Amino acid sequence: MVTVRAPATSANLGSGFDVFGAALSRPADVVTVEKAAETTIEVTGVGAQYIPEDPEKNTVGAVVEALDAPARIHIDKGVRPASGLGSSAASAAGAAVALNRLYDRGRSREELVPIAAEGEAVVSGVAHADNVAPSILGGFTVTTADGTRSVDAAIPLVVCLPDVAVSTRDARRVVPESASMEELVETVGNAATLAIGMCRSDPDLVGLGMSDPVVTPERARLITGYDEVRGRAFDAGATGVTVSGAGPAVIAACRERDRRDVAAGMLDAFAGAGIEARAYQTRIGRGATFLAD
Ligand SMILES: Nc1ncnc2c1ncn2[C@@H]1O[C@H](COP(=O)(O)OP(=O)(O)O)[C@@H](O)[C@H]1O
Ligand SMILES: N[C@@H](CCOP(=O)(O)O)C(=O)O
Repeated sequence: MVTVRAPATSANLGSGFDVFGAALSRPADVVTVEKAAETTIEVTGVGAQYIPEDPEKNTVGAVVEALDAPARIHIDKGVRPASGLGSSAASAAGAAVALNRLYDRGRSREELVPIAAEGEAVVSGVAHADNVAPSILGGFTVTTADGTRSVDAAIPLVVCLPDVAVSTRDARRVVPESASMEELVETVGNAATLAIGMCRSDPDLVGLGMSDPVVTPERARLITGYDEVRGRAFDAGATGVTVSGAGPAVIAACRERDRRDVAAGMLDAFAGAGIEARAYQTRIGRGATFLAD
């Protein structure tokens, strides 16, 4: 039996659509696997009632196929589905790391990234790896067609999750099909600023680089109260605010000393819009870890 804790993640970080990702220190899924002749999946925890246990429909099913590793699988969800916190990815990442160990497949963490990404294709239609990469590798990740590069970074974060669901599949439909040269130049500048900020663990640069003129404005329209939440986070000292993944979670970068106030301001703004929400005071964290094997 192998048990792995795989963290929630925040993809895009504004300027890095389908490229940037960050592992969050909390929350996380816990995936336990045991060898079996046929694959079965049991799901418990947050939002378990909305998650299919059929291996054809659960993200871990595609990972089992890719690693040819049938197993009895238990997923304890700590990451709510349809959250913008890489819920479907956390299970896939945890299963990839756990099954690789259970069956001694010998794949490196980097090699497990595209395998776990197959699970994302099951739920969103695209094998985007910007959530599974940080969940497996930890830190801040940059994923392109050539693979994933990662760096550890010490950045305090607040992730505020409203009590509404936005599916990644639906939120991908509002992504513009094209961008102007002006928007491209602005996005490249912001993305480069954010990447330097991560390398320096500088919350000011990271926050500055989170701005995005193309995708985020469209996604923000799907989140009731977004402008107020963003405004209150900045008032409380956030250095940058954007939609986490495809939403509805909203992520803010800040300094440690401001984190509580940023969380309180964001919660208050969602409440003002009539929406219950939960705030995670978190930070960039490590990738999937073994709890038992
Ligand atoms: N192991 C899993 N964990 C979470 N969601 C899953 C899993 N397997 C399949 N799903 C489905 O994936 C969808 C949530 O994924 P997605 O829309 O990408 O949200 P998130 O941003 O939280 O990853 C839901 O429809 C859920 O039923
Ligand atoms: N790059 C993807 C990321 C989706 O992240 P999720 O946490 O919402 O699943 C996108 O923006 O569609």
